[in-house]
Order: sequence, then structure tokens, then C-alpha cells
Amino acid sequence: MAQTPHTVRWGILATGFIAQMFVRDLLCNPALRDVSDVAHKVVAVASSRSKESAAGFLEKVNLAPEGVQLYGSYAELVSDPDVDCVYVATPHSHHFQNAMLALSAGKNVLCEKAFTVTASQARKLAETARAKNVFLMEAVWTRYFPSEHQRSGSWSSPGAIGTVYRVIGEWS
Ligand SMILES: NC(=O)C1=CN([C@@H]2O[C@H](COP(=O)(O)OP(=O)(O)OC[C@H]3O[C@@H](n4cnc5c(N)ncnc54)[C@H](OP(=O)(O)O)[C@@H]3O)[C@@H](O)[C@H]2O)C=CC1
Ligand SMILES: O=C1OC[C@@H](O)[C@H](O)[C@H]1O
Repeated sequence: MAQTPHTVRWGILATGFIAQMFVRDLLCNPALRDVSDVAHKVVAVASSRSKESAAGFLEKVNLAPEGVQLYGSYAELVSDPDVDCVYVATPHSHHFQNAMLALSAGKNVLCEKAFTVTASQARKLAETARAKNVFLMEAVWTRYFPSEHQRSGSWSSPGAIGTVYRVIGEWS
């Protein structure tokens, strides 16, 4: 019998380039990647500038406005009781304050990379997430590439490839 998927209700914090990419991907049918136990719904979008910017975002990602709350501030977004998880897509300089705002409101958080500017900020976010018993993760999608699983599964085990003297990386 088909399983009823758990629906995660997302609040999108910021409306720039990667937020648009993220929402388009988020709303792809999970069955396309053989996933049936979870579904995703965008229930709120906030722009730091205005509610109109948030409305413009919906148009850019081809998302119908019905059932989506629009906010002109991040504080309003994290206060929305219908939001389960906040996706933080602001510049690095603002990740700490924005993720902390959402965690403090008891929201689960997915925060864009680079996670924080200092290690101390990252520790504070992790401590807050633990205290609030919510999920917190940095949005490093490349971590989930099949090649990365191979690398972490075999190449990185002690001694598997001998002593590493030099590493050259490339994004392609
Ligand atoms: N995982 C990945 O593959 C990628 C991750 N990123 C990461 O995502 C983050 C955002 O990058 P990107 O989307 O390219 O950036 P953009 O400049 O396109 O968008 C950032 C958005 O943050 C909001 N914002 C809030 N405060 C400020 C501020 N003081 N200055 C500028 N913007 C502000 C704005 O939205 P509004 O005012 O409407 O809320 C703005 O549109 C970065 O940390 C970047 O590293 C970027 C690209 C790829
Ligand atoms: O910031 C980024 O922008 C481009 C992406 O391809 C890359 O994975 C990411 O780190």
C-alpha cells in the first residue's frame, strides 16, 4: 500500500539567486528521485525589503500565490506557526543572525553555505538547535553527490589510498 508522505512546510527567508534555484528544485516531484515518504510545500516567503519583493519571488519561481503567506520581514516569517522549516538564503554575513532568529522561534533550519563566518557562531547555532530540539543543517548539496558517498565510504578510510600529499579540486 502506498505510504502517505510527510509534508514539510517551508518558509523561505530571502529571495535572491539561490533561493530561486532551491525552491524550483524543492518543488520537483520527489518520485523523480525515488522518494515517497516526504513531500515539500512552500507555505511562506519573506523578503527583507518588502512584501512586494516576496510576491515577485513567487512569480519568478512559477509558484501560485494560493496558500503562500508573503512577508516583508524575516521576523514575521519565523513567527508563522505553519512554517516547519526555514531555509536561510541570505549572504554569509547574515547567516548567523537569520538562522539564530529562526532557531530561537523554534523552527528547523536549513542554512546556505558558508554556514557562518566564524566557528564560534556555528557552535552557538548548534547549541541553540539542541536546546530547542530542532533540526539544523548547512545546505551543501554536493555532499549528497554519488561520487561523494564513494569518497567518504572508501577513499577516506584510514590507509585506503596511502599518504595524501596533495589534493586538487575542481567544480565542473
Ligand atoms: N548551495 C549553493 O549551491 C549556493 C549557495 N549560495 C549561497 O547562498 C547565499 C546567497 O547567495 P545568492 O542567492 O547568490 O545571493 P543574492 O545576492 O542573489 O541573494 C541574497 C538575498 O539575501 C537577502 N538579503 C538580506 N539582507 C541582505 C543584505 N544586507 N545584502 C544583500 N542581500 C540581503 C536579499 O533578499 P531579500 O531582501 O528579498 O530578503 C537578497 O536577494 C550565499 O551565502 C551563497 O554562498 C549561493 C549560490 C549557490
Ligand atoms: O556557491 C555555489 O555556486 C555555484 C554552485 O555550483 C556551487 O556548488 C556552489 O558552491
